[in-house]
Amino acid sequence: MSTLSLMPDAVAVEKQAFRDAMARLGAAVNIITTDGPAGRAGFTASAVCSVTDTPPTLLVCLNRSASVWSVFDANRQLCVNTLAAGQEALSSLFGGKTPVAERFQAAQWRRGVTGSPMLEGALISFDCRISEITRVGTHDVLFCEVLALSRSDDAHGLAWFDRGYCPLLRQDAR
Ligand SMILES: NC(=O)c1ccc[n+]([C@@H]2O[C@H](COP(=O)([O-])OP(=O)(O)OC[C@H]3O[C@@H](n4cnc5c(N)ncnc54)[C@H](O)[C@@H]3O)[C@@H](O)[C@H]2O)c1
Ligand SMILES: Cc1cc2c(cc1C)N(C[C@H](O)[C@H](O)[C@H](O)COP(=O)(O)O)c1[nH]c(=O)[nH]c(=O)c1N2
Repeated sequence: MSTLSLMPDAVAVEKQAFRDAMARLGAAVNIITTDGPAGRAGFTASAVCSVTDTPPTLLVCLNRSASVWSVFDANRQLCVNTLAAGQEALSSLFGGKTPVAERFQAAQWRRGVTGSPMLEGALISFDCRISEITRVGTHDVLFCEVLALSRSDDAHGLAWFDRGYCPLLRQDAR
Protein backbone atom coordinates (compact mmCIF):
# COMPACT_ATOMS: atom_id res chain seq x y z
CA MET A 1 0.00 0.00 0.00
CA SER A 2 1.43 3.40 -0.93
CA THR A 3 0.80 6.52 1.11
CA LEU A 4 0.80 10.03 -0.31
CA SER A 5 1.82 12.43 2.47
CA LEU A 6 0.46 15.97 2.40
CA MET A 7 3.28 18.25 3.59
CA PRO A 8 2.21 21.36 5.53
CA ASP A 9 4.34 23.55 3.24
CA ALA A 10 3.03 22.02 0.00
CA VAL A 11 2.13 24.85 -2.40
CA ALA A 12 0.12 23.09 -5.08
CA VAL A 13 -1.19 19.72 -6.19
CA GLU A 14 -0.57 18.90 -9.84
CA LYS A 15 -3.66 18.62 -12.06
CA GLN A 16 -3.01 14.92 -12.81
CA ALA A 17 -2.55 14.10 -9.11
CA PHE A 18 -5.85 15.90 -8.38
CA ARG A 19 -7.65 13.92 -11.10
CA ASP A 20 -6.15 10.63 -9.88
CA ALA A 21 -7.37 11.48 -6.39
CA MET A 22 -10.84 12.49 -7.61
CA ALA A 23 -11.12 9.22 -9.55
CA ARG A 24 -11.40 7.56 -6.12
CA LEU A 25 -14.57 9.45 -5.21
CA GLY A 26 -17.51 7.42 -6.47
CA ALA A 27 -20.29 9.64 -7.83
CA ALA A 28 -23.70 9.31 -9.44
CA VAL A 29 -23.81 9.71 -13.22
CA ASN A 30 -26.26 12.30 -14.55
CA ILE A 31 -27.43 13.54 -17.94
CA ILE A 32 -28.01 17.28 -17.61
CA THR A 33 -30.49 18.59 -20.19
CA THR A 34 -31.96 21.94 -21.12
CA ASP A 35 -34.37 23.39 -23.66
CA GLY A 36 -35.46 26.98 -24.14
CA PRO A 37 -34.83 30.12 -26.19
CA ALA A 38 -31.20 29.07 -26.89
CA GLY A 39 -32.21 25.57 -27.99
CA ARG A 40 -31.77 22.03 -26.65
CA ALA A 41 -28.57 20.61 -25.19
CA GLY A 42 -27.32 17.93 -22.85
CA PHE A 43 -24.13 16.59 -21.31
CA THR A 44 -22.95 13.99 -18.79
CA ALA A 45 -21.96 15.19 -15.32
CA SER A 46 -20.65 13.51 -12.19
CA ALA A 47 -20.02 16.85 -10.46
CA VAL A 48 -23.52 17.17 -8.96
CA CYS A 49 -24.43 17.45 -5.28
CA SER A 50 -27.05 18.60 -2.80
CA VAL A 51 -26.65 22.15 -1.42
CA THR A 52 -29.67 22.84 0.81
CA ASP A 53 -33.26 21.57 1.23
CA THR A 54 -34.57 25.09 1.97
CA PRO A 55 -35.16 25.90 -0.82
CA PRO A 56 -34.39 22.50 -2.40
CA THR A 57 -31.16 23.25 -4.27
CA LEU A 58 -28.44 21.20 -5.94
CA LEU A 59 -25.35 22.22 -7.84
CA VAL A 60 -23.91 21.15 -11.18
CA CYS A 61 -20.35 21.97 -12.33
CA LEU A 62 -20.06 22.70 -16.07
CA ASN A 63 -16.78 23.25 -17.90
CA ARG A 64 -17.01 26.56 -19.76
CA SER A 65 -15.13 24.99 -22.71
CA ALA A 66 -17.96 22.48 -23.32
CA SER A 67 -19.83 22.98 -26.61
CA VAL A 68 -23.13 23.08 -24.66
CA TRP A 69 -22.06 25.77 -22.17
CA SER A 70 -23.62 28.78 -23.94
CA VAL A 71 -27.00 27.02 -24.23
CA PHE A 72 -27.21 26.35 -20.48
CA ASP A 73 -25.95 29.85 -19.69
CA ALA A 74 -28.72 31.38 -21.82
CA ASN A 75 -31.66 29.07 -20.96
CA ARG A 76 -31.20 29.29 -17.16
CA GLN A 77 -33.19 26.07 -16.64
CA LEU A 78 -32.19 22.42 -16.68
CA CYS A 79 -33.10 18.89 -15.69
CA VAL A 80 -30.70 16.62 -13.78
CA ASN A 81 -31.46 13.04 -14.91
CA THR A 82 -29.66 10.60 -12.62
CA LEU A 83 -28.91 7.41 -14.52
CA ALA A 84 -29.98 3.92 -13.51
CA ALA A 85 -27.90 0.76 -13.93
CA GLY A 86 -28.06 -0.24 -17.59
CA GLN A 87 -27.90 3.32 -18.95
CA GLU A 88 -24.08 3.43 -19.26
CA ALA A 89 -24.16 3.84 -23.06
CA LEU A 90 -26.21 7.02 -22.69
CA SER A 91 -23.59 8.44 -20.33
CA SER A 92 -20.82 7.79 -22.86
CA LEU A 93 -22.90 9.35 -25.66
CA PHE A 94 -23.58 12.57 -23.73
CA GLY A 95 -20.00 12.67 -22.43
CA GLY A 96 -18.31 12.47 -25.83
CA LYS A 97 -18.03 14.63 -28.89
CA THR A 98 -21.30 13.39 -30.44
CA PRO A 99 -23.57 16.03 -32.08
CA VAL A 100 -26.43 17.10 -29.75
CA ALA A 101 -29.28 15.77 -31.96
CA GLU A 102 -27.65 12.33 -32.05
CA ARG A 103 -27.33 12.31 -28.24
CA PHE A 104 -31.09 12.80 -27.79
CA GLN A 105 -32.06 10.22 -30.46
CA ALA A 106 -30.71 7.43 -28.25
CA ALA A 107 -33.47 7.65 -25.58
CA GLN A 108 -37.10 8.60 -24.87
CA TRP A 109 -37.82 12.03 -23.34
CA ARG A 110 -40.77 13.98 -22.01
CA ARG A 111 -41.00 17.63 -20.97
CA GLY A 112 -40.69 18.79 -17.38
CA VAL A 113 -42.34 21.94 -16.00
CA THR A 114 -39.37 24.03 -17.17
CA GLY A 115 -39.55 22.48 -20.65
CA SER A 116 -36.23 20.68 -20.13
CA PRO A 117 -36.07 17.07 -21.40
CA MET A 118 -36.79 14.46 -18.72
CA LEU A 119 -35.30 11.03 -19.41
CA GLU A 120 -37.72 8.07 -19.41
CA GLY A 121 -36.34 5.39 -17.07
CA ALA A 122 -34.00 7.68 -15.14
CA LEU A 123 -33.47 6.75 -11.49
CA ILE A 124 -34.59 10.25 -10.55
CA SER A 125 -35.06 13.51 -12.45
CA PHE A 126 -34.81 16.98 -10.89
CA ASP A 127 -36.43 19.71 -12.97
CA CYS A 128 -34.80 23.01 -12.01
CA ARG A 129 -34.35 26.68 -12.64
CA ILE A 130 -30.78 27.97 -12.36
CA SER A 131 -30.88 30.43 -9.47
CA GLU A 132 -27.22 31.46 -9.43
CA ILE A 133 -23.97 30.85 -11.34
CA THR A 134 -20.50 31.14 -9.80
CA ARG A 135 -17.28 30.93 -11.83
CA VAL A 136 -14.48 28.83 -10.32
CA GLY A 137 -11.41 28.21 -12.49
CA THR A 138 -12.40 26.44 -15.72
CA HIS A 139 -15.94 25.67 -14.53
CA ASP A 140 -19.25 27.36 -13.81
CA VAL A 141 -21.02 26.16 -10.68
CA LEU A 142 -24.74 26.17 -11.48
CA PHE A 143 -26.93 26.44 -8.38
CA CYS A 144 -30.28 24.94 -9.30
CA GLU A 145 -33.58 25.29 -7.45
CA VAL A 146 -35.60 22.09 -7.78
CA LEU A 147 -39.16 22.74 -9.02
CA ALA A 148 -40.33 19.17 -9.72
CA LEU A 149 -39.23 15.56 -9.30
CA SER A 150 -39.90 12.36 -11.23
CA ARG A 151 -38.63 8.95 -10.14
CA SER A 152 -38.43 5.28 -11.06
CA ASP A 153 -38.94 3.11 -7.99
CA ASP A 154 -37.66 -0.21 -9.33
CA ALA A 155 -34.37 0.82 -10.92
CA HIS A 156 -30.90 0.25 -9.49
CA GLY A 157 -28.34 3.04 -9.31
CA LEU A 158 -25.14 3.70 -11.26
CA ALA A 159 -21.83 5.12 -10.04
CA TRP A 160 -18.73 6.48 -11.81
CA PHE A 161 -15.76 5.14 -9.84
CA ASP A 162 -12.10 4.57 -10.78
CA ARG A 163 -12.87 5.77 -14.35
CA GLY A 164 -15.54 3.12 -14.90
CA TYR A 165 -19.22 2.34 -14.27
CA CYS A 166 -20.38 0.37 -11.22
CA PRO A 167 -24.00 -0.73 -10.66
CA LEU A 168 -25.45 0.16 -7.24
CA LEU A 169 -27.98 -2.38 -5.97
CA ARG A 170 -30.92 -1.16 -3.87
CA GLN A 171 -31.17 -2.60 -0.33
CA ASP A 172 -34.07 -4.96 -1.14
CA ALA A 173 -32.06 -6.61 -3.96
CA ARG A 174 -29.05 -7.55 -1.80
N1 LIG B 1 -15.98 17.83 -13.28
C1 LIG B 1 -15.70 17.56 -14.55
O1 LIG B 1 -15.58 18.44 -15.38
C2 LIG B 1 -15.53 16.12 -14.98
C3 LIG B 1 -15.87 15.09 -14.10
C4 LIG B 1 -15.70 13.76 -14.54
C5 LIG B 1 -15.23 13.52 -15.82
N2 LIG B 1 -14.93 14.57 -16.64
C6 LIG B 1 -14.41 14.34 -18.00
O2 LIG B 1 -14.75 13.05 -18.45
C7 LIG B 1 -13.65 12.43 -19.09
C8 LIG B 1 -13.29 11.11 -18.39
O3 LIG B 1 -12.98 11.34 -17.01
P1 LIG B 1 -12.36 10.20 -16.11
O4 LIG B 1 -13.01 10.23 -14.76
O5 LIG B 1 -12.39 8.92 -16.89
O6 LIG B 1 -10.81 10.50 -16.03
P2 LIG B 1 -10.00 11.81 -15.65
O7 LIG B 1 -8.65 11.37 -15.29
O8 LIG B 1 -10.12 12.82 -16.74
O9 LIG B 1 -10.76 12.38 -14.36
C9 LIG B 1 -10.70 11.75 -13.07
C10 LIG B 1 -11.59 12.54 -12.14
O10 LIG B 1 -11.09 13.87 -12.01
C11 LIG B 1 -12.14 14.81 -12.00
N3 LIG B 1 -12.02 15.68 -13.19
C12 LIG B 1 -11.66 15.30 -14.45
N4 LIG B 1 -11.58 16.36 -15.24
C13 LIG B 1 -11.90 17.43 -14.47
C14 LIG B 1 -11.98 18.80 -14.73
N5 LIG B 1 -11.71 19.32 -15.93
N6 LIG B 1 -12.35 19.61 -13.73
C15 LIG B 1 -12.62 19.11 -12.49
N7 LIG B 1 -12.53 17.81 -12.17
C16 LIG B 1 -12.19 16.99 -13.17
C17 LIG B 1 -13.42 14.02 -12.00
O11 LIG B 1 -13.82 13.78 -10.67
C18 LIG B 1 -13.02 12.74 -12.68
O12 LIG B 1 -13.84 11.63 -12.37
C19 LIG B 1 -12.52 13.43 -19.08
O13 LIG B 1 -12.55 14.11 -20.30
C20 LIG B 1 -12.89 14.37 -17.97
O14 LIG B 1 -12.38 15.67 -18.21
C21 LIG B 1 -15.08 15.85 -16.25
C1 LIG C 1 -18.67 10.03 -16.56
C2 LIG C 1 -18.48 11.46 -17.02
C3 LIG C 1 -18.64 12.49 -16.13
C4 LIG C 1 -18.47 13.80 -16.53
C5 LIG C 1 -18.12 14.11 -17.87
C6 LIG C 1 -17.97 13.05 -18.80
C7 LIG C 1 -18.16 11.75 -18.38
C8 LIG C 1 -18.02 10.63 -19.39
N1 LIG C 1 -17.96 15.43 -18.24
C9 LIG C 1 -17.58 15.78 -19.60
C10 LIG C 1 -18.81 16.27 -20.37
O1 LIG C 1 -19.85 15.33 -20.37
C11 LIG C 1 -18.45 16.61 -21.83
O2 LIG C 1 -17.42 17.54 -21.82
C12 LIG C 1 -19.70 17.17 -22.46
O3 LIG C 1 -20.38 16.11 -23.07
C13 LIG C 1 -19.45 18.26 -23.42
O4 LIG C 1 -18.80 17.74 -24.52
P1 LIG C 1 -18.78 18.57 -25.86
O5 LIG C 1 -17.90 19.75 -25.60
O6 LIG C 1 -20.20 18.91 -26.15
O7 LIG C 1 -18.23 17.60 -26.85
C14 LIG C 1 -18.23 16.44 -17.36
N2 LIG C 1 -18.14 17.76 -17.72
C15 LIG C 1 -18.46 18.74 -16.86
O8 LIG C 1 -18.39 19.93 -17.22
N3 LIG C 1 -18.85 18.45 -15.59
C16 LIG C 1 -18.94 17.17 -15.13
O9 LIG C 1 -19.32 16.94 -13.98
C17 LIG C 1 -18.60 16.12 -16.03
N4 LIG C 1 -18.67 14.83 -15.63
